[in-house]
Amino acid sequence: MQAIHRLLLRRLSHIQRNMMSGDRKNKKPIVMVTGNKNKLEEFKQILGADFPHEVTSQDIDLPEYQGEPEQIAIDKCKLAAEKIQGPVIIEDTSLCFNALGGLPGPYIKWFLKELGPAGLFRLLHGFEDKTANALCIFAYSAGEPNSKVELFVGRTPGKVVSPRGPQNFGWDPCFQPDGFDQTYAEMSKETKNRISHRGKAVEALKKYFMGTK
Ligand SMILES: O=c1[nH]c(=O)c2ncn([C@@H]3O[C@H](COP(=O)(O)OP(=O)(O)OP(=O)(O)O)[C@@H](O)[C@H]3O)c2[nH]1
Ligand SMILES: [Mg+2]
Repeated sequence: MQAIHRLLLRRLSHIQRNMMSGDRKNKKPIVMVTGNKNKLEEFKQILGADFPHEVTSQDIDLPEYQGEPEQIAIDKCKLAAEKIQGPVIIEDTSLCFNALGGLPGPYIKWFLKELGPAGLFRLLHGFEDKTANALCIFAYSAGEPNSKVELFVGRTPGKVVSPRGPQNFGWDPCFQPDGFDQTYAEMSKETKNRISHRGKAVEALKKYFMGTK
């Protein structure tokens, strides 16, 4: 009896595996459109190997839109889908300082470029409140002109500190997430990905594609 059971289970998982690889072959790959190699690397690490779609990437410099983060992600995703003519994922990241009413928010790229992590910390000189939120929004479109854009949001609260740790990714050295005494830059990639704004947003995206939303 147990032997039949085991045989049936083996057959079932074989059929499942074939269906999965069939799925992967029949579907167009989803293209992650980003000009930021650090983002792409983290995205791939968090996505893992069991994602049920083939995901490729293209380095296209999409415009930096203005407005609310959700609307920016929608506009960016629609433009990416138009350029790729197929399924796409994009991501937009904000760093929101509570003392500044949420700014720089989606404009953090330009603030970082001009001020660097040390300058971002100095921006809050004179404010007692150093708290901030790292916000990541992934947007997916199936790539048809009228496809609905799906959003996946991740937010990690923390505070802005004087930079500590390697300077190889953006504002990582000056953001210390709540509950940790290390900055994003000081912690291991595994720890950052587990608790980060991006980690949470990718987990939401994975749930959607794995059908357990
Ligand atoms: O220390 C960091 N840790 C992170 O986890 C992180 N994620 C994004 N960023 C930076 O924040 C700005 C977002 O702007 P952004 O979303 O428009 O990205 P981008 O223009 O670099 O790429 P993309 O828009 O082509 O995808 C850019 O300066 C990014 O380098 C991060 N910095
Ligand atoms: Mg950008």
